[in-house]
Amino acid sequence: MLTMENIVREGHPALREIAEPLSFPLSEEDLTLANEMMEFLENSQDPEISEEMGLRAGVGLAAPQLAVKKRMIALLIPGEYEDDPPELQEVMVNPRIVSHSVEDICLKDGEGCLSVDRDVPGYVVRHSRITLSYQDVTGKTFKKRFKGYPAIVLQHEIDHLNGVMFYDHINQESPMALDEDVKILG
Ligand SMILES: O=CN(O)CCNC(=O)c1cccc(Cl)c1Cl
Ligand code: NI
Repeated sequence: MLTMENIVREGHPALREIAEPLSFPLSEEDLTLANEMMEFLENSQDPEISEEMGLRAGVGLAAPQLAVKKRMIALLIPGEYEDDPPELQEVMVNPRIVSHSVEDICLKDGEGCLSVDRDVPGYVVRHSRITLSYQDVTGKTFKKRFKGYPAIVLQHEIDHLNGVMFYDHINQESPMALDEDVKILG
């Protein structure tokens, strides 16, 4: 079971390297990794378990955050209301953005990262819509379109596979500066 101790923090080389694609069939080790990453997200979003284990909540996780330089990400984006099913619950292998909107988007309150133990204020500008090609843990290939919050989270996770941190996208001179046609998601 993964805890915060398994998550490497900024300064660890794994966060600034390019992760390697996985080949199929996945090894037992890689299948276990996929399950543990999803379990961590579920635990991190459970009020009792997260309290007990001292977990910071996350809606996504990338293998390099566990010092595993493989192109695997897990997403657990809750539904709008408490009892709704998740908006997105998926482990994606070798995800690749095949196309994206011209339009950009950002979250009103910026982004956070389990590998960053500090608040870094500022707008993180991302594509508002993406078409993603990826494989599931069985190797089946999918091509799906995402927009809004799921698209933002997916780009945050795919950045981790390419050694990019969310604050790399923030305008250092003026973190709250924003081009007029960037959509702000509240
Ligand atoms: O890489 C994944 N993490 O670091 C998990 C913690 N961060 C979040 O859940 C988070 C919070 C706000 C905006 C975005 Cl886009 C994300 Cl991803
Ligand atoms: Ni992160």
